[in-house]
Amino acid sequence: MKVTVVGAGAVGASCAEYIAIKDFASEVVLLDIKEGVAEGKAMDLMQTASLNGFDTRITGTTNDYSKTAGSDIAVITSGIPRKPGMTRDELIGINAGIVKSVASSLLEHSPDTILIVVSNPMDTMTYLVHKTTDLPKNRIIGMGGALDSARFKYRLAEAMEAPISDIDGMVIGGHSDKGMVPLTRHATRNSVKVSEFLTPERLEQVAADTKVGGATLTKLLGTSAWYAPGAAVSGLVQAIACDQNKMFPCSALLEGEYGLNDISIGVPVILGKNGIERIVEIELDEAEMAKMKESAEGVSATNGLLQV
Ligand SMILES: NC(=O)c1ccc[n+]([C@@H]2O[C@H](COP(=O)([O-])OP(=O)(O)OC[C@H]3O[C@@H](n4cnc5c(N)ncnc54)[C@H](O)[C@@H]3O)[C@@H](O)[C@H]2O)c1
Ligand SMILES: O=C(O)C[C@H](O)C(=O)O
Repeated sequence: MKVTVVGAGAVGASCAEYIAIKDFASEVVLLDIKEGVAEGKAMDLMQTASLNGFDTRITGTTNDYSKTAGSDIAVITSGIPRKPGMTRDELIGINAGIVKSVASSLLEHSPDTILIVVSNPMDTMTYLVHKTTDLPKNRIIGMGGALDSARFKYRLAEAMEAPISDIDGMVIGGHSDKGMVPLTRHATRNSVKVSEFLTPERLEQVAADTKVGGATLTKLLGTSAWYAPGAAVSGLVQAIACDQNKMFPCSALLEGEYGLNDISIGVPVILGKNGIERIVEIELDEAEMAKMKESAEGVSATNGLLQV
């Protein structure tokens, strides 16, 4: 199993590290345009192999796509991150050009690969890859909901003073401060609805904190987060590489599901060896459906800024 990660920055390197530590891939190739950076990070990570007990071979390359040939899965993290006070949408001008050319170079050398898009604004970057490649829709996956759901579970556990392993919950919708739809009504602590433990006001606060999870970290760090994003990507890569049939909310191209068309947005999907094995349509109540519709309108407006 060969995995390429384009962009050896904060998220790319973290993602490569988690993939290696989980030890399910034979090879991870890191690629970056900055001379020597991918090679350096790959070497540094390889020097953790005997310490962390993995056999995955990590190599780095400066923009040489021939080294990525035959990748089963390729992750796109190349592009600029936001700074405090910015929205993810503001990154579109620079990142659209990068994502489009990276996807095309990857496919030239790995025509059968499954692409995972991470660069922001992620739903729109995922849509861009759908529009500019001829890959079937199951092979283009946007990562956002897995991260947002991890943050939702963190906030729920914090509010309940419970261990995170007790919590289950999911965030769908667009990966943006306003567009996320935390499914509070469906969240549970060991199968018991979280509303049994928390007041409606506290649950609203949890949802609000979840939605600005990325912005909160960006303010603290001066740039956006990387540990949880890297871990979330590694979860998707593992589900595909190991044909796990695991369910994650991912940005997927919709054709009528949830009443939406011609948009890539976060919905629950089953991930296996073919990428998106299927989209899961869960029953949403009127309020949840209205939030999803509003979220989709936001993503569509950003998609409208693309020149494709
Ligand atoms: N979808 C998500 O949940 C999520 C989570 C975190 C970050 N992000 C996004 O991921 C992207 C990367 O974030 P980061 O913190 O790793 O940024 P970073 O600046 O640390 O790393 C980005 C890397 O991309 C490289 N790069 C730029 N253009 C390239 C090209 N054409 N080819 C190859 N490499 C190129 C840069 O040299 C840099 O090393 C940002 O757009 C950020 O907003 C998304
Ligand atoms: O917040 C960001 O800009 C990066 C990423 O989308 C995140 O949610 O951490």
